[in-house]
Amino acid sequence: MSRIAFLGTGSMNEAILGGLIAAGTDPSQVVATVRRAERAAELAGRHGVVAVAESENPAANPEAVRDAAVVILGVKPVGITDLARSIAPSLAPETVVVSVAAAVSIAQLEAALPAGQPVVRTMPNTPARLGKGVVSVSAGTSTTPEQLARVKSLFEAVGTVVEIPESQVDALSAISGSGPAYAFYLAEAMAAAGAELGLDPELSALLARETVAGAGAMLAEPGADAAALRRAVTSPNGTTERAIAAFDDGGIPAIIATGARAAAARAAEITASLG
Ligand SMILES: NC(=O)C1=CN([C@@H]2O[C@H](COP(=O)(O)OP(=O)(O)OC[C@H]3O[C@@H](n4cnc5c(N)ncnc54)[C@H](O)[C@@H]3O)[C@@H](O)[C@H]2O)C=CC1
Ligand SMILES: O=C(O)[C@@H]1CCC=N1
Repeated sequence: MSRIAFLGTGSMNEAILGGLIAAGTDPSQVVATVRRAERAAELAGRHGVVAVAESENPAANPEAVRDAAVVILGVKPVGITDLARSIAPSLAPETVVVSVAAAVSIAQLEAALPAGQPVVRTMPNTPARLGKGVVSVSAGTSTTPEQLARVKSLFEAVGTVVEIPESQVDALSAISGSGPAYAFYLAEAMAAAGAELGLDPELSALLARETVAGAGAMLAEPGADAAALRRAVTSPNGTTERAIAAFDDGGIPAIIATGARAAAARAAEITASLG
C-alpha cells in the first residue's frame, strides 16, 4: 500500500502534490479530490494524477482513502472534522491521516476518526511546490515512530521538515506557514515604492520580484545568515544604510512581530471556535 490521497486539493494540497510529482512520485499512485469537475480536470491535466470531483461522485472522498497509505486532508479548518468523519468508515486501521490545516488540533482530528487511527498534524507552506517548503510534523497519540518517519520522508521530498510539539504549531505557522505571504507583501510594497519614485510600474514590479527571489535564493544557500547577507549590501554611510535606518525608525521589526502574534492569536481563536 503506497497510495497517497489528497482530499481537498486547493492551494496548499496542490503545492504539496506538485512538489511530490516533481520530486519523482509516480502520479498513478496519487489520487486527489476536489469539489468541482473543472478543478479535477485542471489537476489531472497539470499533474497526471487521478482527480475526482465530489460534485460528480459524492463518494469521492471515502473512495479515495480506500487502500491509501497516507491521506492528506487539505480543506479549510472549518470543514476538516466533517471531512474526517465522512471518511472514517472507509479508512484502513494503518492508514496515516495527515492534516495540513491551521488551528485544528490533534485532539479535534482524533475525535473525528476511528479510535487508534494514526494522525500527523503538519504545517507546510506553498514553496513546497518547488521543493523549497518548510513543513512541521507533530505526531498524534496513536502514531508509531515508523508512521511518523514515513510522513517525514514524504515531506522531505518537498522541503525542510521539522518535528515540533503541537504546542508550537501556531507560532511556527505565524512564521513559516503564513511567511511566504509576508515575503510577497514585501515584494508588493517594494514595487509600489519604485513606482512612487518614478519607475514604470511594470519595471518596478519586475525589479521587486526578481530581487526578493534572488535574495531568497541566497538565503537558501548552506550556512546563510540573513544579518550577514544584509550587512554585505549595506555600505557604511551609503544608500542602503539610510533605508534600513528609516525602517528601524518606523518600527518595522516590531510591526512584523505584531503581525506574527496576530497570526498565532488568530489560530488559537479558530481552534477555540471549532470546539
Ligand atoms: N494556503 C497556504 O499557504 C496554507 C494553507 N494551509 C492550510 O491548508 C488548508 C487549505 O488551505 P488552502 O489550500 O489555502 O485553501 P483552498 O480553498 O485553496 O483549498 C481547499 C480546497 O478544498 C476543496 N474542498 C472543500 N471541501 C471539500 C470536500 N468535501 N471534498 C473535496 N474537496 C473539498 C475546496 O474546493 C478547495 O479547492 C487550510 O486548512 C489551511 O489552514 C496550511 C499552510 C499554508
Ligand atoms: O492563512 C491561513 O489561515 C493559512 C494557514 C497558514 C497559511 N495560510
